[in-house]
Amino acid sequence: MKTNVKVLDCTIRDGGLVNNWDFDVDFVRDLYDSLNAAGVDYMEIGYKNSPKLVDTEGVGPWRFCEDDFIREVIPEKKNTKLSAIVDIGRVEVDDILPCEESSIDLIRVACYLKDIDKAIDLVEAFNKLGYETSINIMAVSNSLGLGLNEALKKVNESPVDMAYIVDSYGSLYNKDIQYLIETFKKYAPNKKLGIHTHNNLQMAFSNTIFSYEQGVEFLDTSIFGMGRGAGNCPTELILGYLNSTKYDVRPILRVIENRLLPLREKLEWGYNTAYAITGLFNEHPRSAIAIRKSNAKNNFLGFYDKLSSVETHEDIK
Ligand SMILES: C[C@H](O)CC(=O)C(=O)O
Repeated sequence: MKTNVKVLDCTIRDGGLVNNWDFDVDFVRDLYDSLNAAGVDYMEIGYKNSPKLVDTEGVGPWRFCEDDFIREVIPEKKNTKLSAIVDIGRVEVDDILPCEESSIDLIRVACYLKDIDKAIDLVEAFNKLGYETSINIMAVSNSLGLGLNEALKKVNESPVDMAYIVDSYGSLYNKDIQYLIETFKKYAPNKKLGIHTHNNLQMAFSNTIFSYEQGVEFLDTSIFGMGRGAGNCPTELILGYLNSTKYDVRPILRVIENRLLPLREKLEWGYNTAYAITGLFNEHPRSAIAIRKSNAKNNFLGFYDKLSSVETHEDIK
């Protein structure tokens, strides 16, 4: 195994997009203890958005990750570090405590390419507060070309620690990942790279291990693949692939049995033809998620035809 690799489990954060972050405290504690026992490097415990800037109705506490609350949930941090993500325009920098007063070690800034300057401003603020930082360029499959190169040059000049390739739509193949890694390495050579994949085309695991083999150091995963739509690269598969004494898959298998399987009986995530269709069209999975919640949940051909027709496409986006 390459010694610099880090596994970052984002079950609570990306899985929260499936259940509105409605995980109980025991569930999250058990996940933390299991990830720690498995040797996983980071657990992403949620979003650190401001309740003043997002709708709080029916949304669990992992959407906000308030410091006092996180300290109550995990009073004793072990080896596994904690991360939280923020969205542009949904975080109040003045509410973020200095890192030494918080349980969070890493703040990741999620942004679309157009907001790269705002992301860098946030990173500068969090860096001054003592956090590790990353910039996660979402929907990168829609952002190839000169704009990406220019953005990466700015990222390279910024104090950010990691630059992440984020396949939000799950529409990338190994050859696309190869191109992106080369581009990120060319224009942001000073930064560590990370990869976050979705499984719409059944490529999440393949693209993650491909990235690892190409020198990407931060690998995002989630237990049992729990994440929005088709879900993410399963933590258990990556630990198996890395096959190192540093990691132990057994605690993850236990938590799948005890925690994830009961949840999967109530909620849907993971590969499904509807998500494959948005992946094929390189689109956000929201229309597929809506279809899966409707009476037409298995009308895949109708959904495909709608997405491929100019007349009907816009109304379901
Ligand atoms: C920045 C995050 O990785 C957001 C996310 O999960 C996405 O797929 O986009």
